[in-house]
Amino acid sequence: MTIRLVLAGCGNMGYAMLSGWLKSAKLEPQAVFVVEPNAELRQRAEHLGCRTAAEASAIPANAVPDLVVIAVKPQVIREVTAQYKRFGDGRTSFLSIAAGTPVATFEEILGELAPVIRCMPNTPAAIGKGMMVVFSNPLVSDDVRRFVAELLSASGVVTAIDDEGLMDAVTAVSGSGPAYVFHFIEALTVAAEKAGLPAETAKLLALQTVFGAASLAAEADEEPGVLRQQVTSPNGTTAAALGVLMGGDRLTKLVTEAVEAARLRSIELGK
Ligand SMILES: NC(=O)C1=CN([C@@H]2O[C@H](COP(=O)(O)OP(=O)(O)OC[C@H]3O[C@@H](n4cnc5c(N)ncnc54)[C@H](OP(=O)(O)O)[C@@H]3O)[C@@H](O)[C@H]2O)C=CC1
Ligand SMILES: O=C(O)[C@@H]1CCC=N1
Repeated sequence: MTIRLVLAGCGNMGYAMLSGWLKSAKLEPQAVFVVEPNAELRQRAEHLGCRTAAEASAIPANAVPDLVVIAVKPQVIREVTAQYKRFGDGRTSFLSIAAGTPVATFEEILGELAPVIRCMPNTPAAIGKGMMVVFSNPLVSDDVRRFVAELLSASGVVTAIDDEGLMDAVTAVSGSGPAYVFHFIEALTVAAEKAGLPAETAKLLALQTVFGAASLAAEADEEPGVLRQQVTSPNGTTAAALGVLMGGDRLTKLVTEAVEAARLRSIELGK
């Protein structure tokens, strides 16, 4: 079968996206060629039905994929992208999910004909609940834009931006964001245990509370601030807790500081 998509790097994020695409049947597994040096990670892709290899040189010489997805660490992006230069004649489009790395880096390595899309996904993509933000260079055709949007929509919500400069902020908010939420679940679990709940109950309550609140915020017509007020009885228990979290804008300031640290790191990774 023709190779439609090459995935370079099948680690945490590459695998999360690949599994979403195959689950949604947007792609046939046999049409995907995965390049991944780690044998265990290669095996995961093989179990999904994909063809795999440890090196890009193993991709059949006559292959002209529609899309090469670059899903390796920003630190090796130049070296890895250079291995796909032979697909830079304009027939194949490139999709990078690397934090920080600008489209110009790919244009410089692949040449002036390469259509390049930069995408910032997040790990909930593995269960179709991801947030994917895309930016494309002018060489990406409408057909490829549609194909990529359709593919990515299998992983969750897709939105496009036309100012690449915002990608570092996007990375800091939705790319890294799941980790902030996972950490909040961890913190609420610790607090629940400190308050006397057994470990299993503490974990259940923390997880279901975050899940329920996020689902309600997504489905309700009210803004999150209104939903918060609906929980907060005058002089009640929630008001006591929010006094700690919101006093002096404590949590907002902390989260803003964290997002700024991630944004600055994204800029650094792109250099
Ligand atoms: N994790 C996340 O939540 C998100 C990650 N990203 C971006 O996704 C990219 C990948 O991140 P992540 O999945 O977390 O990283 P991982 O390290 O989990 O995955 C990258 C994989 O690429 C492999 N690799 C190294 N060299 C090559 C090569 N020459 N060809 C093919 N594969 C290679 C690595 O193998 P080995 O380890 O043996 O080197 C590794 O298995 C990064 O650029 C990151 O910025 C974007 C959004 C969210
Ligand atoms: O931590 C990182 O650098 C990557 C990018 C966004 C999420 N994970």
